[in-house]
Amino acid sequence: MMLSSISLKLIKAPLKRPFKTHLGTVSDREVIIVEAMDEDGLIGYGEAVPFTSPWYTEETTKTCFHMLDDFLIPLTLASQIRHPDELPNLWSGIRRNPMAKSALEQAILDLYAKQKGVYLGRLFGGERREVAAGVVIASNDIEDAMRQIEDFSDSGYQRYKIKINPQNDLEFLAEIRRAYPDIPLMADANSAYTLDDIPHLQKLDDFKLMMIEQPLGHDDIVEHSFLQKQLQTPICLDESINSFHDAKSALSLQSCGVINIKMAKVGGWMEAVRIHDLCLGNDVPVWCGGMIEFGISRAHNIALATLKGFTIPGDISSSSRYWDGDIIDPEVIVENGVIQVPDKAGIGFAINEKRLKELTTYSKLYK
Ligand SMILES: O=C(O)CCC(=O)c1ccccc1C(=O)O
Repeated sequence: MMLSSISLKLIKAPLKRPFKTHLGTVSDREVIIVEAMDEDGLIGYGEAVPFTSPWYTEETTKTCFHMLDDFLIPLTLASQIRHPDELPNLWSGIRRNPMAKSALEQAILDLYAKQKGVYLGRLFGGERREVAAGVVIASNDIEDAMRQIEDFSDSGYQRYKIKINPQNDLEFLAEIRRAYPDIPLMADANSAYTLDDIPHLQKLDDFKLMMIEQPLGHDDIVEHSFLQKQLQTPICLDESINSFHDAKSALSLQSCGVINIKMAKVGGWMEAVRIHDLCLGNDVPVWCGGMIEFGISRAHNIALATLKGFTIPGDISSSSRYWDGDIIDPEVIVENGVIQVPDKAGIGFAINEKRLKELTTYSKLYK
């Protein structure tokens, strides 16, 4: 048997500065750390990254805890799995709840990679030795946003993503382009527009954006197809892509030119890799999305971004972007716009046990 016990730890920390979008503000972050142990004392780590309320996806910290505690962990410990490939089938009777599944799958895959002595990205064919880093500016104040771009440019980030809405978009983008005519810039709307805004959205074509992310409904694929035909700027889908099936529908309808793959939102590594492979086969570039996460989730994202199709810098920033003290050792560092990919087994980063303990508010062990 590859698993002997599993533990859950609730951890909480304030962000260095609030993360603001038109949907709401995140000031504190609470996530669930999943630890999967084997009989030799090896530990694999995963991180469940929903928010405390369902503003971005339907899951919350409490629903994830409930799903792990009452369903996913008991089922997994009872089944004596021999290989992580068995997980999707084992969990097929539990509908949706992708973030809960992703965290447990991450922990088991990290453990498996450690048992094999191989870096997690390599298990899935990832070959990159460094991954390109991008950063997100989420502020409702243009001066503050400009200051952030200035500060982050010291690390050489290769892509800047600015949160927009119909009220601030033209002003924000014009101001940024005045100061930085050539930086790789994209805009994320988090569903702030409707099809009635087509003439307004067409004005954004003037700003030479790499892409506009999720302009329309969070669960829409069809209207984005209609909009894409009216815009020069490629659309990137995020919220709409919750599974391989969604990605297939979006590609068939030509609803986007780019996909943001968020491992947590699609239910874990295996579904993320299926989406990656589909996009690679269709020449649709992908990048790795972020969830304002701690270092364990970040380490999994770095490993995922080593795969061939991740040709656009993702929302993978340094640990210090959000935290005064991350839970991994070393922390994630961005230098000259890149993150060096570790080559140690599993996620490739050790855990900062002292910091993890300081942030833990509750823990539970399952055998
Ligand atoms: O983790 C990061 O650095 C970026 C996070 C981010 O942009 C985001 C954070 C919360 C909810 C949605 C999104 C998004 O990608 O739209």
